[in-house]
Formats: sequence, structure tokens, C-alpha cells
Amino acid sequence: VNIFQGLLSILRKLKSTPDQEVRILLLGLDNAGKTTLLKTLASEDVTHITPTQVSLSFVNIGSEKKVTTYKCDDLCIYVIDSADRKRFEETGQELAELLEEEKLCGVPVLLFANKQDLLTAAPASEIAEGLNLHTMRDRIWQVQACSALTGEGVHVSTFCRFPPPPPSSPP
Ligand SMILES: Nc1nc2c(ncn2[C@@H]2O[C@H](COP(=O)(O)OP(=O)(O)OP(=O)(O)O)[C@@H](O)[C@H]2O)c(=O)[nH]1
Ligand SMILES: [Mg+2]
Repeated sequence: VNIFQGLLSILRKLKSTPDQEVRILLLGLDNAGKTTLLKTLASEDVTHITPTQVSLSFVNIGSEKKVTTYKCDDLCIYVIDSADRKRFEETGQELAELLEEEKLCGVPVLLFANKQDLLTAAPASEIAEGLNLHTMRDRIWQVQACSALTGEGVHVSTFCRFPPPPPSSPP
């Protein structure tokens, strides 16, 4: 069971009707590893995933392409190149802007701290800290260290820390 399937099963359980389509938005700066990640996930056994149940939108963000066309999604996957420190600020800003989008309000976010196979990669904890993720209390979020290239970190056994939704704050 890979992380993708695990998430799908969680998302389906959260749906009122389990057969309803699950929409996942996959985002990140160019070169972050989105395509590689998707290929790694897809090369695993995905036989019980039928196309009608999963709809993936790819969005590149960064200087040229801006997110404008996505619809409300069930899960937002954000991919970060952990070795590209020069772009940490840029990717952090993009993520912050993204999370302010009304359409993504309350949508769970899974951050892949990708390219952990590179010696220069920053650890996921450092990335989480740099992005001030601990201040994010209005949605479910998770940082996952991974290497889309080697497949490390994309298995569900490493993904047991996806926290329950935060308790709704008192009125
Ligand atoms: N070392 C290493 N390289 C990776 C990893 N994931 C992706 N890459 C490399 O990073 C480059 C970009 O990967 P892509 O998957 O094309 O990135 P992308 O986010 O789809 O990029 P765009 O389509 O341009 O937005 C490629 O050369 C990949 O081989 C990883 O986990 N480790
Ligand atoms: Mg790509």
C-alpha cells in the first residue's frame, strides 16, 4: 500500500458517499519533482484505483505559471525540492499564498520534502520550521520526507503521523 492509496482510503472514508470522486491537487515549483513523484506512486500497485475515482490536477507554480484554474479539491499535495535552498523562500511564499486561497480553505495539505537522497537536502523538520508550518491550525497537514527517485518515504507505513483534524475552536 503506498502513501497515495492510503490517503485515498482515508479520503474516501471521509466522504459521505464512498464512490464519490476524490480530487487531488499536486503542486510545487518547477523542478520540485511532481512528475517523478507521480510516476513513482503509479508504478506501485494501483489496480484498485479506477480513473473515475481519482482526479489529479497538476499545477506548476513559480514565476511564470500561476495557479488560477483549479477547482476545490480534497487534498493538496505540495512538493518541495529539499536540496534547492536557494528557492526555499520562493516556495514558502508560493505555499503561503496558495493556502490563503479561498478555494483551498480547510483542504488538507501533504508536503513532500522531496529529494532526500541528495546529500545537500534539508531535513523535513528544518523545512517545516522554515515554512512556519506549526502555525497552521485551520487544516490537517503533514510533512513527509521522501525521494521520488528512489521511492523512499512514499509508503504508507511511514505515513502514520497524518494527524486528526484539529478540534474546532470554541465560538
Ligand atoms: N535526486 C533526486 N532527483 C529528483 C527527485 N525527484 C525528482 N528529481 C529530479 O528533479 C528533476 C525534476 O523532476 P520532475 O519530476 O520533472 O519535476 P516537476 O516538479 O514535475 O517539474 P516541472 O514539470 O518542470 O514543474 C528531474 O531531473 C528529476 O529526475 C528525487 O527525489 N531525488
Ligand atoms: Mg513535471
